[in-house]
Amino acid sequence: MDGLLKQSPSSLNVSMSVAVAYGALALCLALAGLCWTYRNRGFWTSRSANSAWIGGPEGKAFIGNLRELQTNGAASCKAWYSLYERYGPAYEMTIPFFRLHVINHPVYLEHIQKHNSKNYIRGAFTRNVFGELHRRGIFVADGAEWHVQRKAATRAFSKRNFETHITRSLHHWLDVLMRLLSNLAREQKTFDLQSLMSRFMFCLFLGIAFHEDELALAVMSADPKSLETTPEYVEALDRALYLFDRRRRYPLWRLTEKLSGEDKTSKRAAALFYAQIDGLIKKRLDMIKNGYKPSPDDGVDLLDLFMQSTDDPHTLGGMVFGILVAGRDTTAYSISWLMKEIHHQDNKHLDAAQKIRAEAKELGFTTGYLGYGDTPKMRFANAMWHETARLNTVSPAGQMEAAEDDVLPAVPDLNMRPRRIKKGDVVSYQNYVLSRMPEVWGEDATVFNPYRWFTENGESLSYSPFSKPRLVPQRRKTMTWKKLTLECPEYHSWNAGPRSCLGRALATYEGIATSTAILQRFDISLADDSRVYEPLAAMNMVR
Ligand code: HEM
Repeated sequence: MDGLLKQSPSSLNVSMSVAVAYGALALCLALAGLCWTYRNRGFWTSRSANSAWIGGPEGKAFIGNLRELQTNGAASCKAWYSLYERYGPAYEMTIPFFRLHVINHPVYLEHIQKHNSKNYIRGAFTRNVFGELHRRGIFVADGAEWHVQRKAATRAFSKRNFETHITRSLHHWLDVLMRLLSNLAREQKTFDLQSLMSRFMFCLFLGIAFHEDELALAVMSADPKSLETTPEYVEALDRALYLFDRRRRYPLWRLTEKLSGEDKTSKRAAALFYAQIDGLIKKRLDMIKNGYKPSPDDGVDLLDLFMQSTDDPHTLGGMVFGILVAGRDTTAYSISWLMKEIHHQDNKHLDAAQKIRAEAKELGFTTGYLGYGDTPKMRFANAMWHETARLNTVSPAGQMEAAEDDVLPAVPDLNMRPRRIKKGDVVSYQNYVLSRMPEVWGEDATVFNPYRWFTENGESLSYSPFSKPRLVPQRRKTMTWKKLTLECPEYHSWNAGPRSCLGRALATYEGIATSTAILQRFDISLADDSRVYEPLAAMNMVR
């Protein structure tokens, strides 16, 4: 018998309502699970593998410790320091999308920057935030891409290049700077040293990277009026640097920038700046087509050297940009900090200006400017420079992403067991905190003291960024291993390991030659020599 099985409409309704009820229940359970999972940590972050014993500020549901990390400017540095005071040098936090391991201790830094440095990379976070601005430049590159650029940039800072093109460019711009300062002095004008140094370093960059002096004269010339305007593309650079850097503190920046329209502002700013850089690169490529060859006598510039690795204009733009960003504000602000330390009333007892002048005179540098090989002979000036870089570090914090799971070594002095790091977690170190830690620099860590760069016998000291006992200064040689680990100074202002600062020698030369040239020719007085200056996070400024 054939038959048709039919479901009555009422039974269909019942089964649909049951399905809806189950669906709703499943949704509620999923939501409850989500709320439970992220009750005290940032959304989409890993569960702590060390929670049973490691400290850190209590996280809020879904946002974790975002509030602690959203402080801006000088407040950021102070917030990090106050977290260190509460939780010590090592703790954990989360913000949406990643877990942050704060690792302010030489033992940890040695591990991630020496013993297992291959595992700690810039990673997706840095590339997402900065990629549009840096293209594939050194600061966002990893692996082979990074290696090629590191090699190319290392060639640029060879001794030969220092002694020829770099020295010539520096001396040329020092000449312009000295004439400008004379004009300002004649008019008895107060000026913003930090912004002047930024202009000076930008001009110097154009010389070192492109042999480009014409364009630079619109940024700074001997005429004080040149300080009253800024080319649009340089303003665009500053705007872009600010907007892109701000993204680091806002995990939902893609959404918020889209809603506010700021994504277009940052794109426009980056495009405006790159139009200028790309133009200079195109000009060189055209010159090459017409037979141009770099000449060691005229000086091989950065672009010549980078072109040995690639002739792709987009890649070249990113490579050059990386060096500009690395070298302009860092050095400009360090020179400004140095001048502030020399002239501030807190440091009057050091009589630093007179000592640097006397040192230069004693070494016979009475006219002209210091050459590259002369800088190390200025021992007191070097001590002032290093102490400035230590305490007023222009890179107050850094971070790397773990490419694979890893275990950080135990630190018995801190009572820390081995710490597990999961793939994708971020390790963060804060130079601002490290340079103020009594465990690292002694009880007077926060005091500006250039004499910590000399032994008791007056020999110059250099500190290792890592905790190797053989690098511990003479005066600490009676300490036991345990104490050495704790008290070995950690000079981390230039980073360490494979990604340490490539421009350290250049910045030191520029800093000491420029400050000595100014001090030899002028008396500087601060507009307010008792004002307290605070370092800012991100690109660090004296304000
Ligand atoms: C006082 C001045 C300077 C200081 C304190 C400084 C400090 C640093 C620090 C801390 C880093 C590591 C950044 C990070 O990993 O997040 C770094 C990287 C770097 N610095 Fe400097 N820097 C200075 C000047 C310069 C100059 C003048 C140049 C070149 C013109 C330069 C070129 C670089 C480059 C290329 C890197 C990236 C290295 C890499 O990732 O392999 N720096 N610098």
